[in-house]
Amino acid sequence: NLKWKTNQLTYRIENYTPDMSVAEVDQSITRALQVWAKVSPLRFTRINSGTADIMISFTRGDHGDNSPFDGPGGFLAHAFAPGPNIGGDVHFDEDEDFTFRSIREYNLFLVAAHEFGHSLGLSHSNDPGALMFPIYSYTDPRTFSLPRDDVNGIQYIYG
Ligand SMILES: CC(C)C[C@H](C(=O)NO)C(=O)N[C@@H](CC(N)=O)C(=O)NCc1cccc(N)c1
Ligand SMILES: [Zn+2]
Repeated sequence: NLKWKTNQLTYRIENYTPDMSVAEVDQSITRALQVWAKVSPLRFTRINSGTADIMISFTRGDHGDNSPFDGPGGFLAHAFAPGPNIGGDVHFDEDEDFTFRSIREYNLFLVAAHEFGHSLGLSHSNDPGALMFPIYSYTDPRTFSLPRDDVNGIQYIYG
């Protein structure tokens, strides 16, 4: 189980999707990180230049990491387990439509929260109610609370 050796992590939003406003992307990302910070000793600080632990970008198709995206549908995003360089980074598939306050697919907050689970060292869960279940399912972000399976997962790694 790969984990971060420090609880103080930095993140950087490298570019933005045209699907939403800058403020909506910023808020979705910040809130998705808070989901995990709330139940762990992990703390996240945003930087706007240089290399962060968690580099966040929107890309499509082949984007140079041997895991090319696949156009609309299918893969929505992927993230790399804790570690140097690409470790922890999150890539969102720009060929998807990301949303903010809508039940339309795919809510960026939910996808980001799932991806950050991977960035922190979690793999997929077979609990269909878990955020780390492999398949996206919509829950209202305003009332979202991290399912028990995911809380157990992150606390198992970071105590
Ligand atoms: C093999 C992986 C690269 C698949 C990829 C994934 O799990 N990324 O973390 C992915 O995009 N899976 C889709 C599967 C799908 N198209 O339904 C997904 O929804 N993952 C993101 C997600 C978002 C929010 C909640 C959950 N449970 C899953
Ligand atoms: Zn996943």
